[in-house]
Amino acid sequence: MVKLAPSILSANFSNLLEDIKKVEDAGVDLLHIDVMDGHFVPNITIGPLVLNSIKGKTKIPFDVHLMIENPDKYIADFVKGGADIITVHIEACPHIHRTIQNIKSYGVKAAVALNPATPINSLECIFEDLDMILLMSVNPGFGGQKFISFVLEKIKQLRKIIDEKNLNIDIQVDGGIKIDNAAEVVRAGANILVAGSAIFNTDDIEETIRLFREKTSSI
Ligand SMILES: O=C(CO)[C@@H](O)[C@H](O)COP(=O)(O)O
Repeated sequence: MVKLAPSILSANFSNLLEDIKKVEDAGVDLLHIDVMDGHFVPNITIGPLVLNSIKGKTKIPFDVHLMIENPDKYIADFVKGGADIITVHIEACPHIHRTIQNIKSYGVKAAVALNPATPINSLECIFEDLDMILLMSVNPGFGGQKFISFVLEKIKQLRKIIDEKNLNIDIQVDGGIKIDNAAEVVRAGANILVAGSAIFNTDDIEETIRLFREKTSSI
């Protein structure tokens, strides 16, 4: 079963809980929370304060994507804010093995994200430690960008490795995912789709989520 993770980056921040309620009522699996620091990526977005303000007000698990430098410094704060999954970028972590162990020490799921141009083999030594791998299909920093098509090959490559090694690792894909390309991304091997603008910038969020399910359920 493919999981859907709406990215609140494209939600209405003047009424965030209302948008969260809409995706919760539509039955999504994860709430994708994009944390950006203005250093690792050019944009500045959400911090632990925002997580604290929505914690306990939704039952959707928090999938926290840290696009920040020095993530180790803030992991405890995001755990306190209710994170269920914490993803760090391999490009931002000189000691990625230590960072993963740090995340796991709090009893939350650990994931690593790769930018589009970062090869899969950079994960070779840490596969066994991961609950999820996030393949970025845009260069991180902003919602509403176009899907980078060469990432499809990376998804296939990663799916093959995971299946051959018989590992229990989710493949999440994030950036430019729309109703029209969702099936192709799932066929390539992804089992968690992140979508921001495709979900929140529509008039009927429930119908959009139903269409995502329809396109991906029979694959
Ligand atoms: O992490 C990011 C961007 O850096 C994503 O989560 C975007 O927020 C996805 O937005 P869309 O491409 O779906 O609009």
